[in-house]
Amino acid sequence: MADDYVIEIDSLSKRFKQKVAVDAISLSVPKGSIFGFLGPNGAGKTTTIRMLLGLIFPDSGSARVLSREVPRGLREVLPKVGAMIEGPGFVPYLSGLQNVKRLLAAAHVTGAEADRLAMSALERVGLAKVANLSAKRYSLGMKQRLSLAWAVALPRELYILDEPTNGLDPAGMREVREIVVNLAKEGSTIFLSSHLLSEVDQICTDVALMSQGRIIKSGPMETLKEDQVGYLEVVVDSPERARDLIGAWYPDLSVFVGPDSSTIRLAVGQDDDFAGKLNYRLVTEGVTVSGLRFSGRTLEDIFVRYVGEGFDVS
Ligand SMILES: Nc1ncnc2c1ncn2[C@@H]1O[C@H](COP(=O)(O)OP(=O)(O)OP(=O)(O)O)[C@@H](O)[C@H]1O
Repeated sequence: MADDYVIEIDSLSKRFKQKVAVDAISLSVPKGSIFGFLGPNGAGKTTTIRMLLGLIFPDSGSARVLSREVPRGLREVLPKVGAMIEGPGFVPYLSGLQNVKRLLAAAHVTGAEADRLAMSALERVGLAKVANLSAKRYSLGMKQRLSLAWAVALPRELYILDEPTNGLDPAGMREVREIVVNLAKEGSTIFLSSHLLSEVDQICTDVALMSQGRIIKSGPMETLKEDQVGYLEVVVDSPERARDLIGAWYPDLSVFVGPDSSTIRLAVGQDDDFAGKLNYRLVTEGVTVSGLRFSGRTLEDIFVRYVGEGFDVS
């Protein structure tokens, strides 16, 4: 049903001269999800987001945001959407606090209420201590946080965040993840673009993987991961011998040495019982096992499976 989705994109395309940036993509973003819109730099994510927010017009196809056709219905849609997108247009000589209040004034929130909301947004993104410093003195990471404060200053049904972790250090990235999870807990939907798959792997409920203007795969994270064949990585002191032993014990199993010279990989899904038994058998044969872990079910693994290459610039 349409109301179950906050964004519905149908065959949306955009071309810049010879370059097809977005190539007839379709996707649906379920209400209440943390939706990861993922792909390497240049995949077409920002172009898609710009179309959703009415900043550029599609060449063909259609998009609905909060059940309204865009760009036609944007006037009703935009007040319900918190957006963070490149080039937010801060006034550099105003403080962080004044910048957020400026945005709130545009949404007709002024006075004490604006002070309260702006400070709470700055606190949320970790900028409370520099609230009165002019934005031109902010570092790249602080500017990124300020854009996020801007996006989350008012409670919204939907947040569209374009690469919110860009320019942040690992601690900053973790904080952004927490902010996103909390917004979702409060009942909003978050549509989040990123080229850092491992960064969002942990928090997204749904994903679309984009490459060279196309959606390669989309759906609930659980389904995508269930479809993915996993493997068991075993770190040993004598990989060649371990490989031969395992080959003799389990002739039907694919066994590889790698990715480094002391690791062997077995094409098996998560099976703790199997891992325990294998560990015991190897140790009994005098092979030292210093690590055992299941892998192959990360978003990067899924991307590589469908695109057949690493996660490089498109
Ligand atoms: N205004 C424009 N004029 C010409 N080409 C453009 C324009 N905007 C985007 N492109 C091109 O369209 C393609 C998709 O770009 P887009 O910015 O949407 O990718 P992205 O997935 O958001 O990547 P990034 O994370 O690097 O922003 C790229 O090849 C880009 O160079």
